[in-house]
Amino acid sequence: MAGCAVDPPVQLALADVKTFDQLHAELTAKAQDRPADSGTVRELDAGVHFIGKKIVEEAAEVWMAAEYEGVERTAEEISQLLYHLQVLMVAQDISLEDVYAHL
Ligand SMILES: N=c1c2ncn([C@@H]3O[C@H](COP(=O)(O)OP(=O)(O)OP(=O)(O)O)[C@@H](O)[C@H]3O)c2ncn1[C@@H]1O[C@H](COP(=O)(O)O)[C@@H](O)[C@H]1O
Repeated sequence: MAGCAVDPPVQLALADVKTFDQLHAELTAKAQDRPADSGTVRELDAGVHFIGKKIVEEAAEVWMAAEYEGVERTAEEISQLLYHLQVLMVAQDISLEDVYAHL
């Protein structure tokens, strides 16, 4: 389309993107509503010790991907690490502002 800076498939991809803040809002809502099919609820119920181990595991996978598996796999592992960090934030009632204050 003339005058369109972004191709339609790219626009669709951008529309599907979830930001860090949006994921946090989604996980906070899951913790409150507790849908039966939620992995987040299962992980919250497993407790901080379990979540902490997931964080360490995912951090190691980020490291290994960065060394041996390329940028795409590394980005995917980083997204999983961010997810588990957010689950810990929800478990500990830590807000985005609490974290951003230290960035
Ligand atoms: N972004 C994520 C996300 N990233 C990682 N994970 C979980 O973390 C696991 C890590 O995947 P790995 O490939 O490392 O698998 P693994 O180490 O073999 O994992 P497991 O044996 O522990 O399953 C995945 O299996 C998911 O259970 C996630 N689970 C959920 N989300 C998002 O969180 C939101 C809420 O999800 P639910 O609570 O499940 O509805 C949704 O928007 C999801 O997209």
